[in-house]
Amino acid sequence: MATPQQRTPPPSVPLPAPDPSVRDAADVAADLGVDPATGLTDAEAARRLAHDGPNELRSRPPVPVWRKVLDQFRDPLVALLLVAVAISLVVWWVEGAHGLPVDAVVIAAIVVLNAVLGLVQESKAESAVAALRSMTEAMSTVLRDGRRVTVRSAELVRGDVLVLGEGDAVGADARLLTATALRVQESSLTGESEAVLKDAAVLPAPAPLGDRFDMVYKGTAVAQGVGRAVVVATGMDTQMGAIARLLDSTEEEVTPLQREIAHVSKVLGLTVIGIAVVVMVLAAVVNDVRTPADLVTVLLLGVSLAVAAVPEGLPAILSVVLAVGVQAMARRSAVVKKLHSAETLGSASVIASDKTGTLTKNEMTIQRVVTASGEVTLTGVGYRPDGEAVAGPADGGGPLTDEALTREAVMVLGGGSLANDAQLTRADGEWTVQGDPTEAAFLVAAHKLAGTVDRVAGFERRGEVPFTSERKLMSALVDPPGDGAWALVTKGAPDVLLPRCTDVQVGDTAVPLDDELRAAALAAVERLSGQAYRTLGVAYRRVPEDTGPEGLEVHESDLVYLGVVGIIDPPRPEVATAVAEARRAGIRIMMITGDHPVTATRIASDLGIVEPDARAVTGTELDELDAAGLRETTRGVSVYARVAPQNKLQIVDALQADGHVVAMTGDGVNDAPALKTADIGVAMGITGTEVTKESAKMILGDDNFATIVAAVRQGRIIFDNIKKFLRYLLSSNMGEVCTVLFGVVFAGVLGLEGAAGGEAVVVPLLATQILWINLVTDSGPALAMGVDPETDDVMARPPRGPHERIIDARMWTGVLSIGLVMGLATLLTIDIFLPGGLVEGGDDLTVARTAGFTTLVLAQLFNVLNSRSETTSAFHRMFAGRWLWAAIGLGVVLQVAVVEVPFLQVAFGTAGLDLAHWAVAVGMASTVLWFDELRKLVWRARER
Ligand SMILES: Nc1ncnc2c1ncn2[C@@H]1O[C@H](COP(=O)(O)OP(=O)(O)OP(=O)(O)O)[C@@H](O)[C@H]1O
Repeated sequence: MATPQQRTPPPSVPLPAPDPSVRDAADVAADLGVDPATGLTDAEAARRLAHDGPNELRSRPPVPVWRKVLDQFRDPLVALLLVAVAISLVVWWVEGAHGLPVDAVVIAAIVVLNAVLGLVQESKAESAVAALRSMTEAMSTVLRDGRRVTVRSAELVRGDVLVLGEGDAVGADARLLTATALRVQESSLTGESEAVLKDAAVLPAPAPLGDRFDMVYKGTAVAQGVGRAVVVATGMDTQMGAIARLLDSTEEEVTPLQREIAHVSKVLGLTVIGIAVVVMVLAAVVNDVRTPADLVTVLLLGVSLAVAAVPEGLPAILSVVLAVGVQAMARRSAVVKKLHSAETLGSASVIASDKTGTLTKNEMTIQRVVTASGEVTLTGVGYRPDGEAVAGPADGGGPLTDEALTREAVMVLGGGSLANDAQLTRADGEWTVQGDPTEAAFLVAAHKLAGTVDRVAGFERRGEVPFTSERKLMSALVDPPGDGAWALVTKGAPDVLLPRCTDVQVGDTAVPLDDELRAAALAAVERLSGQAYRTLGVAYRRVPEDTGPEGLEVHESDLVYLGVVGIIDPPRPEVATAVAEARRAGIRIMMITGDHPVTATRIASDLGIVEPDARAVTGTELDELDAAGLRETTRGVSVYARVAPQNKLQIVDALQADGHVVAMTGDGVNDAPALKTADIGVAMGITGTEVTKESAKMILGDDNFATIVAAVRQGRIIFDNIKKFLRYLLSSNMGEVCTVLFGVVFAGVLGLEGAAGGEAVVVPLLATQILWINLVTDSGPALAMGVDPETDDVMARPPRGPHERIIDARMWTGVLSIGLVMGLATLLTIDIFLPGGLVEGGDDLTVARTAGFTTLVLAQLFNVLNSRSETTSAFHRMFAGRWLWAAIGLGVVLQVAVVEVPFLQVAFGTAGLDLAHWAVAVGMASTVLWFDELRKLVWRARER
């Protein structure tokens, strides 16, 4: 254990008196009213949960609804609008309060409607995030009613008996009842980086947090060993709770994209307010404003312009789109924990994947056993122990008659079944396995070779050295039936095991493992690996009967080598396609595995990750490289074998130093640092430990590599969709600004002034109309674009650079040009229908303005089609997005209503249009589409 002075003293919560760390564990359990052997009953646990509340860290109360409502009005532009409404009401009052203050009422209604929409969007995003959170919730194993059950950690209560194992996250503060070689990683709490050894004995005197060896704390993780502990504190009463209270660390996450959008909105807001002021001054001068009522009209126009031209809805729509996209990923088994990772996924340039279980099925079958006397082949696949042992291909095949070979093979498979923690059971004719698939393979194989199961029957396990990915070995101390000497049986990676062997089993005797025999053993391993077999060696030695279970590692030497098995682990069928798709998308795939280099290369080349003659680099080779060497190696090599978890971290660092955005998978406890460092740490949902799931940014529900590639595609689609609605919203807003600005500046030229039939102030569009446009065209289609199906083939282009801006120069050019075309089309339409305009005779100002207003709305709806791609024609897969068409349809219906329904005519200052007006409006509006098609055509031609 580290010395206490190395750490910064953590904030301590007074433990419930009396302090459980200085009391006997049995007494603590008794005080908490629990029997350590059976745990709480379900009913009692439920009662305590209801009383104490969930085991969660929440330092801030939830935001009440009224605050959320008020927040909707906190937007300065909305406030501006409300002030304008108030002024217009005052003027209306001062001037004698004739009739209804139509403008004020309509604008106020629109503001309220906007706030409601904002609230709905926000709650949609929030519930999506909450749904995700529940999918990635931490779990704990506890005893309830005498049974081991897995519960959500949030449901832990005081008195619960925690069952702790390697890789578990400790769910609550608890006093240890038992501990076997238990080491806990407490750095999150104490800053101590080494895992701390724990013990269930009583602490002699009160000690600082980091030295309380008999306690485990919420937020820490089991690095090794097993234990049980009784929960003494949950939720905010835990040590983590104390820290959470201090830090108030429930800050809401803002993604870089959201930050950029917020920034754009702000800049745009300021610019537009500037423009609005200019427009107001101009309108006042041009129209020679005299009365307060005229002044209000101008004021409302300016303010509405400002409000309409700024895409205030943008941040809200963005979070909805991200949340919805992330939910779509989750439906396909890729659970992203933070919205931000959905963005990052789209720019992943390297996917570094484990082999076993992710690229392969993790369904292990032993097919070959090679010993000193020859080779045995086992038939059958999967976990059904149907199959038989025949002489292997190296022996020419045929029935297994060689006695020495049979005896050796029985010892290999028998040894592998003893150094084993898996279980093979049969119920209702169905065979099921539990535990490590590699170990299960031995149990299945033992049934196929006659005599093996009987040979190991009655052996008792006396101790164990567990398997770790660093050691690549596992041993069991066994006591044979009768008085036979005890033995240590070891199995593991042959290249690690063989150097520990001094003898080799031949028939009934052990003979010295001379150079020739050693070379033959190694050659067998190489040969099997070259055939894509996962290889595992088995060895043993006799040990004295009184050997204790502690410190068994020292006996893992001077072993007698029995032989090696070749295990097939078939590649997942969908992986080769996913690899090809990822490569097409400019993403490099790397395999990082604990397996043998030859096996790894063979499987990697079968899956299309590398060429058959590619080189694999081992963990040992990586350890010898400096930073520059590592970067050089990671540039050229895609298969890493016999790696230890720390090698994964080296690889991530080297790739990131080269500017890569790295997605990396992991399942073991020791993978956590690499997963944390990777841009997208990917944890295995089925085989992964709680700790890896906590450090990961994405959890794979099906442990499948193909799911990562699918998630990358989804990430790219989300990003594309965000670009779509940005392009749409910004160009639409630009269209509004151009219309009003040029309409006021060129009022004389357009004939607007001359047409002022009764109106003192002549503006191209009314304030209420501008707000209507904002409402009709903004949210609906923008939201629909957020869930649009893929328009361009997102996997046909290289990954987006991590620093690439979402609104780049090309987007701005598009936005400005389309806005300009939109404005011109609108003003031209007004001009056509004004008296003295292009059409002989002309209509009155209200009709002309209504036609212009309609043109602008329709132009924006046409622009929906443009915005689906920056380069691809709008006619490509035009009808793919049904939500888009629904939004467009709704927009048209609403526009017809606002033009034709009498009471809306009053509210929005419109007049009914005839067919000619509609035809002109549609024609004019469509120029936006033709213009953009032309632009895309030119772009594509240049590109070619
Ligand atoms: N339960 C086990 N007991 C003994 N040795 C094992 C056991 N499991 C695996 N090994 C040996 O250790 C090696 C490394 O295994 P490890 O689990 O670290 O990686 P892996 O599963 O092959 O690959 P990946 O990192 O892609 O999941 C294996 O090739 C095998 O030889």
